[in-house]
Amino acid sequence: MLDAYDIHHAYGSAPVLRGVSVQASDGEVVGLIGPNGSGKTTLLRTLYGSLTPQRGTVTLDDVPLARFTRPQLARRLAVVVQEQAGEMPLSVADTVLLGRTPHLGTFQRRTDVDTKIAADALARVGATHLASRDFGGLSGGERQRVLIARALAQQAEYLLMDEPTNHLDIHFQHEVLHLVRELGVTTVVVLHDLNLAARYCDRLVLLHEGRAHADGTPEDVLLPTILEEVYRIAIEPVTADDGRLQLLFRHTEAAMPVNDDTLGRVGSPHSPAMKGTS
Ligand SMILES: Nc1ncnc2c1ncn2[C@@H]1O[C@H](COP(=O)(O)OP(=O)(O)OP(=O)(O)O)[C@@H](O)[C@H]1O
Repeated sequence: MLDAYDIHHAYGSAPVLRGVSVQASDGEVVGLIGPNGSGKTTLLRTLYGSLTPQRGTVTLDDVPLARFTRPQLARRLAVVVQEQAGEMPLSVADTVLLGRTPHLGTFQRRTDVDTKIAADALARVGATHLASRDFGGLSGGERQRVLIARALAQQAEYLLMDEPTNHLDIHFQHEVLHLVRELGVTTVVVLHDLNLAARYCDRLVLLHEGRAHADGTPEDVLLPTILEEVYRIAIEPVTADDGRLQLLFRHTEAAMPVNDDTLGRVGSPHSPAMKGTS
């Protein structure tokens, strides 16, 4: 279990997290949702140890993160985050093979098994055809799939992802999240698309004003009474043909002023009609 308890963090004097707790039980897919600037990335960074919170504890199977060395942590926990998408002077195949590094001893070389695991990971994100390309020359969506393949090659028990569907077309948005579910790995994923969150997450934690404003199943959290206050947009839940929860959005400028940033992420701000996002 990955357990963050009573996390507080501020950048300078601006508090971002004010006592947030989140748990991911074994095999669970937990979605972190919330408006722009609500602290999702900050919280995720505390979960994989890239940021030490000013107050609160994060434990992995009851052991504080600080007790793990970097390689130990990398064997347990794979991370897909936006800042990794920089230029790398490596082929795609070699980029994915980097996922095997935590499993190698100091002077140990990669084996055919590592190469096969990396090739399988690339195949699972539908990117085998990119293997010999330079990572730096890929499109945003291609890069994202390769970074996800690298995380899969890591074969970690925990997967932490910051907006993994960013840059992906609608097919791969579903493909990647479906794959995450199939893996059965304990996952915490930051998502902006509430319909993807509804479909693929077991549980959602909604961040707002530094706190976990709601925490529960998608049906418990994705309620108009909760979301309309947080996102300031009219929301209508409907039942899709397959029986799943789907949200429709309507922007009403006069009643619910929103800033441009938020609009771009939640729905279509300029359409008077209700619109689903996926
Ligand atoms: N390194 C930093 N230095 C100063 N302020 C920061 C830093 N990182 C984040 N912030 C601020 O902290 C707040 C929360 O940022 P964070 O990236 O965690 O939010 P988020 O919910 O992931 O946002 P988004 O949905 O826009 O990606 C924002 O106001 C942001 O400007």
